[in-house]
Amino acid sequence: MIELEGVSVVVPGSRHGQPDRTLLGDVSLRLPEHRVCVIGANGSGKSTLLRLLNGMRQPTAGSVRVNGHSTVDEVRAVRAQVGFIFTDPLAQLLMSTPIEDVELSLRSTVRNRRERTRLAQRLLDERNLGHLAHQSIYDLSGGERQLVALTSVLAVEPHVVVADEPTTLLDLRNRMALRRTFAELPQQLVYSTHDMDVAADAQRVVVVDGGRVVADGPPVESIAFYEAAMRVGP
Ligand SMILES: Nc1ncnc2c1ncn2[C@@H]1O[C@H](COP(=O)(O)OP(=O)(O)OP(=O)(O)O)[C@@H](O)[C@H]1O
Repeated sequence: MIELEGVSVVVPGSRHGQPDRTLLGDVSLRLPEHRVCVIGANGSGKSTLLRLLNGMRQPTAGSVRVNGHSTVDEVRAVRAQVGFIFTDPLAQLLMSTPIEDVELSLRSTVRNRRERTRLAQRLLDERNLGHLAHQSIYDLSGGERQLVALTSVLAVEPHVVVADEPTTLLDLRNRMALRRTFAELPQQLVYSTHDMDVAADAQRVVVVDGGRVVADGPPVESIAFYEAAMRVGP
């Protein structure tokens, strides 16, 4: 269960007279659902909201709890529970090849090195990435990198998966594959997207605008609200 209570995120203004900037204002959410999606226009605060969930961003006011753990006081416990998938996989791939990256993820759970390599290869094979295991991360396509990042995050079986616009770089086939993977995940999943088909896969869709929650409910209703708000002109 994820709980945000009276959460604001304010960035201080510059010394040159720029005022403080409120990225999120007074957000309260209890999220027990298995699949929660956050939608909103560019710059509305989706990434800021998601980054609160693993303590990457700290609230200026209010509290964020993940399965009872505070992201302020127990950030290590929270990070151990929450796997975060970035829009840009290069932000999270730490090693030079896919197999090394997945092995790195497995380091704390699989002590034996050979066993670790075998498991890493199997996990990559399961996502049809096995043939790329030893290729340089920089020689992979954006979509392939995204799937490697996903494999590394899921390898440690986090309790909660948070994904920030995970389908942006994926072609149709890989987007379908990711949606299937997400549908089958046993963990709670919180994700953002600009793709309304992907948003509709959730049980609950939260709409943010200007750092505030402006709609929150079943996908059909939230998406209709958002599409109406986005409609420009007569
Ligand atoms: N450290 C910061 N200092 C000042 N402004 C910031 C900072 N981080 C984010 N912002 C601003 O906060 C707003 C919300 O950013 P955020 O990344 O949460 O938006 P988003 O909804 O994820 O957008 P997108 O759909 O474009 O990815 C943006 O206008 C962004 O420029």
